[in-house]
Amino acid sequence: MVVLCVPAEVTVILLDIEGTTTPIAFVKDILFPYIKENVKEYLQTHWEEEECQQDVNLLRKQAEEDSHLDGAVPIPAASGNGADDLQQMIQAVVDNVRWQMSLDRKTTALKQLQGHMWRAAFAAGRMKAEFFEDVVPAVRKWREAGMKVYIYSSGSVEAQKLLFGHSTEGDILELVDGHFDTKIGHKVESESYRKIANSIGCSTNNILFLTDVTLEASAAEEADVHVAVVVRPGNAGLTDDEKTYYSLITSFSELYLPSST
Ligand SMILES: CSCCC(=O)C(=O)COP(=O)(O)O
Ligand SMILES: [Mg+2]
Repeated sequence: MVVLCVPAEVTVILLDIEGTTTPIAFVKDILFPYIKENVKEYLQTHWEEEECQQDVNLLRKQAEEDSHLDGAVPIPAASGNGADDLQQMIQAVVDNVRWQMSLDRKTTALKQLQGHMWRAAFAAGRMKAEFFEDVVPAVRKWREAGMKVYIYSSGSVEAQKLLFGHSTEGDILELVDGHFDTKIGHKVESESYRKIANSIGCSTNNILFLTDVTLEASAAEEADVHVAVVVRPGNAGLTDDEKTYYSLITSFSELYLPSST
């Protein structure tokens, strides 16, 4: 088995979710279709609620920022004029969400609404989050060895907690010391990793970030974070240069902590 030795200065392991802890297929075939199929009904049911209105306002702001993009779907300002206007507004939000999802966009606005929509599905037991089988044993071992384990995903913190709280392995939320999402910054920006280190109270070189996306690995590395690229079934392929440049692992069990036995 290939072994990747974790540098002695690393005290924090920062994990991506999709393509790293969790199969991309679970996200693409279960989580995302649930949103596409249920977004209209969800908006109609929850429209009057404050949380839903906050989600719509955030989506509207994002739509304004996106107005220069090809195919962007605007969301009109609320006029408060009648049922037809309301249905038009809901349809605009639905079209905007579907347009963003067709591009797999990682905007905070989209991710916030998705997290709120998944809440009911997880709570009702309609969905259980999938984790690769090596994830839970490895995380337990790292924690026993004194490592802190944090999550950094484009999925909202609320969505992350739903996944860890309702997994096929049971409630594994207690295995995580903390969560970060795009509110701290985007995963392809190195400043995000500096802010994460600052928030945890460590130096960037105390962190090892595991991700499937080389653009994220590159941004983290620029901030002096240690990185390893995770190769999982169903992940996007890597170029030969990427395969040569990055440390690669196919399972968390390939990480060797000098402090553990
Ligand atoms: C954790 S929520 C579900 C996945 C999701 O919406 C997402 O965008 C995952 O992105 P990641 O940064 O974990 O690759
Ligand atoms: Mg990922």
